[in-house]
Amino acid sequence: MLTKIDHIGIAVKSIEDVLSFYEDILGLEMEGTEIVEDQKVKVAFLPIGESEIELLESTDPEGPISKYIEKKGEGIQHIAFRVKNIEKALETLKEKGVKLIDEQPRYGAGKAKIAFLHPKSTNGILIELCERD
Ligand SMILES: C[C@@H](C(=O)O)C(=O)SCCNC(=O)CCNC(=O)[C@H](O)C(C)(C)COP(=O)(O)OP(=O)(O)OC[C@H]1O[C@@H](n2cnc3c(N)ncnc32)[C@H](O)[C@@H]1OP(=O)(O)O
Ligand SMILES: [Co+2]
Repeated sequence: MLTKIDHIGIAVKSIEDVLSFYEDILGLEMEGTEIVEDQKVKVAFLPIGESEIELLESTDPEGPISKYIEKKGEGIQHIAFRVKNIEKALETLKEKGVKLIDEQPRYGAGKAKIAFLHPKSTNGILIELCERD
């Protein structure tokens, strides 16, 4: 069902402030940024091998990234697995008793179809499913 790690989502207070660490020190390159209104975030993607690092900066104090940083500080906020058919994956996981945050997919960065699984039913990790072309 899962085909690869699509990206790792990292909550940061400011993309601008951390970018030189990822680019100048780690040697990654930012592909671009995008605002995803639905998730109240600004996203920067840095490809690494077949996956990407997703830097997430909040655009709203009530958004999930603001809340996460408030409670836990900056750091890894979610891991995203690529799936071929997200509707089917959600149905299968629901049947197996996994608590879904999103019963139906939403649109994420790069127009991917995304959906989150609740950390309470995944041993404490926020998991995103992601289908893209
Ligand atoms: C742009 C897009 C893309 O890739 O295209 C993205 O990634 S957008 C990425 C940002 N979007 C999202 O995260 C959307 C999905 N997230 C959500 O719906 C929310 O953030 C929840 C995960 C439901 C958490 O909501 P909220 O903070 O209001 O709930 P809460 O504080 O009561 O948390 C419930 C329990 O989950 C834990 N918890 C909260 N956030 C967590 C996280 N990121 N990883 C692991 N555990 C987490 C809390 O510590 C708490 O556990 P205890 O009860 O033990 O204390
Ligand atoms: Co993500």
